[in-house]
Amino acid sequence: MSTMKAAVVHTFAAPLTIDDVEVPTPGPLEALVKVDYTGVCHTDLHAAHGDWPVKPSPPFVPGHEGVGTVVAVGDQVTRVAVGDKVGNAWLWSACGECEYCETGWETLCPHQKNGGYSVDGSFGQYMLVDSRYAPIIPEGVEDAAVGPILCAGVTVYKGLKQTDTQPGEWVLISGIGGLGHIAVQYAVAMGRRVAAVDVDDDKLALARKHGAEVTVNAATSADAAAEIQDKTGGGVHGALVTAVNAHAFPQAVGALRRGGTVSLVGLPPEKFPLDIFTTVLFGLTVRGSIVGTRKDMAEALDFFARGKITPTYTVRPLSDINDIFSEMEQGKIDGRVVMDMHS
Ligand SMILES: NC(=O)c1ccc[n+]([C@@H]2O[C@H](COP(=O)([O-])OP(=O)(O)OC[C@H]3O[C@@H](n4cnc5c(N)ncnc54)[C@H](O)[C@@H]3O)[C@@H](O)[C@H]2O)c1
Ligand SMILES: CCCCCCO
Ligand SMILES: [Zn+2]
Ligand SMILES: [Zn+2]
Repeated sequence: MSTMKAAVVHTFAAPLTIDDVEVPTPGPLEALVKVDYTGVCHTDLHAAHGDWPVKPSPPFVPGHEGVGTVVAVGDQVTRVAVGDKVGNAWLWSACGECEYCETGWETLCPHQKNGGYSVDGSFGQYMLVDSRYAPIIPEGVEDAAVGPILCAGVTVYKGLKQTDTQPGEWVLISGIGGLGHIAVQYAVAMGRRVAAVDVDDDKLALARKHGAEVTVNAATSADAAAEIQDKTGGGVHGALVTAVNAHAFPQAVGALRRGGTVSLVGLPPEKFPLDIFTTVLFGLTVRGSIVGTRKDMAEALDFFARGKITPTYTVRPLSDINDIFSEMEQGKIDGRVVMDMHS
């Protein structure tokens, strides 16, 4: 039996331990991947804390922004081969047969498996992927930089498409963290004008660096929604909320222009009030958006491979995971942390 190092959640909200665990064996349609790098998503922190109603089952290995090389495949695998560079993703697999899978909405499949949540993820030196769903990494890209595209990138790319906005229109990006700083770049690359809101001036500086024309600090503004309305000549046509605080959600709705759409992506485990009268009177749309399909992933990776998206990231060792989670919880991480799995 060969073993590998992995960061394992044994108990919710307790430190992860770096364990020696067995290298898994791929099933008929699976591939075994030697992991080089993995992004750390705030979802991994939610998972490790057991924040959401549907919880993972400890012990488990988080991580769904992993990138590595296929080292073994099951006997029915056709889509990937030994030596290929692939990733894992939140959408680890789906059934392929339900009404959602059959209509281009595999992200809504009730039978889906989720990387680093219902199946072990990329916080280990090896991981299994379903060969039919694993993102195929484009040739020639930086291995450490592409991980954040596998969740943050595809999620905000899809979330922006779900705002129903057009080139030249205003979109608000709420929360300029791992997802949000990449969302600013996709929005600019998609021809939108960007307003950004966060509670941290360093994050807002990052938004401006990546092309935001308007930035508002929700912690110091007297009324962030009104300020955004004023600075965008009547409100934003669309909003993408990636913030991890429930106060950001009604604030984004309040920043919308009449007829606007807010795409909800951030997942603080709370509820938020929705004003019925103004939602109806102004014809607003409030829409949830979850990661992206394999097609969305290919499109998001193409933007990255063509140099339109430059994640801001810091490379750190797997052994730093508990410090990384603590810093993430305090909002102290600029961009994305990517863990080097060779150490
Ligand atoms: N829907 C999906 O498919 C999907 C995919 C990936 C991540 N997520 C969720 O998105 C959220 C963000 O993930 P991340 O990795 O970018 O997290 P992150 O910790 O990197 O960034 C969160 C950002 O929110 C900001 N913030 C906190 N309070 C705020 C407020 N009141 N107003 C505006 N900004 C505020 C923080 O300053 C930080 O910049 C998490 O809840 C994660 O689970 C959802
Ligand atoms: C419901 C949880 C969605 C998490 C997406 C990957 O970060
Ligand atoms: Zn994620
Ligand atoms: Zn399905």
